[in-house]
Amino acid sequence: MSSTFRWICESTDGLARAGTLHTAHGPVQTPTFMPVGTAGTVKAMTMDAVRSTGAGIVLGNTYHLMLRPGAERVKQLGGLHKFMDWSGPILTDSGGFQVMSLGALRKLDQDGVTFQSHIDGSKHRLDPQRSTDIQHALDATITMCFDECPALPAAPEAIAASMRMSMRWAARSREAFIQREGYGQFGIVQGGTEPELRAESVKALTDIGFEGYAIGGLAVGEGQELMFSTLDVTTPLMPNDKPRYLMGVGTPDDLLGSVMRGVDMFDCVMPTRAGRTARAYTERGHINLRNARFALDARPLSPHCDCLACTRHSRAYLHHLFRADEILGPMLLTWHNLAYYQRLMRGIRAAIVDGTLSAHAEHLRAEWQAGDW
Ligand SMILES: Cc1cccc2c(=O)nc(N)[nH]c12
Ligand SMILES: [Zn+2]
Repeated sequence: MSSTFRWICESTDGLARAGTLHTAHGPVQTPTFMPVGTAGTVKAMTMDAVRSTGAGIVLGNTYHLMLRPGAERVKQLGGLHKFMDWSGPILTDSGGFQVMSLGALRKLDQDGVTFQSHIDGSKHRLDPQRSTDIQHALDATITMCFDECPALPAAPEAIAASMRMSMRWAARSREAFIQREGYGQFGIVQGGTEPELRAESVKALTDIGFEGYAIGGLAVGEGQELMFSTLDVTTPLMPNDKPRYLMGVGTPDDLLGSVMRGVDMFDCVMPTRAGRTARAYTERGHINLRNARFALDARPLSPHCDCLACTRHSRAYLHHLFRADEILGPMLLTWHNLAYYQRLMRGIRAAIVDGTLSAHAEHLRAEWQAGDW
């Protein structure tokens, strides 16, 4: 059986797609949510716990891993899969976004970015070649192009200049990419919320040719309405037979609306970050477990969940753990939130296969609106 990197579409419902992404590290059903494993760990989770949630693919970060422990060291230790005990596919982001978003002391030029580590102030350089080399050293299943994600709001000419620089960097990233059976590289569409710039960026990337295409430059404070309207003019221009990955998104409602606009892959720190800050996601929206109303609430977080927090513990116990600042609190709640996100994606996928996504979407939104049990 060929292990060529490819995405097979199995069902559609409107613009939504259900498919399977085949990679050197196994298949992943889409739509899929990728837990963020920034520095080689999905924070507060063992990889057995991540596997138990049904996650198929996880994310790593070039920026964090190049600074600590260092990409060459990870390579020497057998690559990121072995290092973090995850045999499934790993997608690594290319680092430029993290340099900007971490506000590291940096100097951007037309060829790349020079910055100081937020850890020890040491000087580093990232450009398309270096970023691609690092992702190769990490043995990433999916390598992301080195790009710039401009801060919004910004003048259209600034967005245009940034996008065109990212397209030049995409070409250099592709040249630096070492083709291997079952491995892929994704281009990243930029262009802010400007339809013409998004179209220009899609064309530039498809002219180069990638195994998949990401939509970057969103989830940077533009708001859901502008994000959705940008997707409306972007996904229809993207190749139908390649996976589409919306970077950094999002809430459960963002995921639903984006799948319905033709997106297949997602990553977001929301469920894991929320797990550390006592915010629990459930079928009825979200709740903050530090709230005193949970002190005597003996019910599980969600009656629909098979995670450890829901099958073995009560809301009152989780409330206690967060009030007592116990490490087990973030562990259990991260586990629950990731289990919820995976259950949400499985339910959406099943509805696409059944051709009932519109009704399922109405049901999900009504439940989120209904408020906690
Ligand atoms: C992680 C992430 C979120 C949001 C946007 C982006 C982006 O535009 N480019 C990259 N490389 N990563 C992003
Ligand atoms: Zn749970």
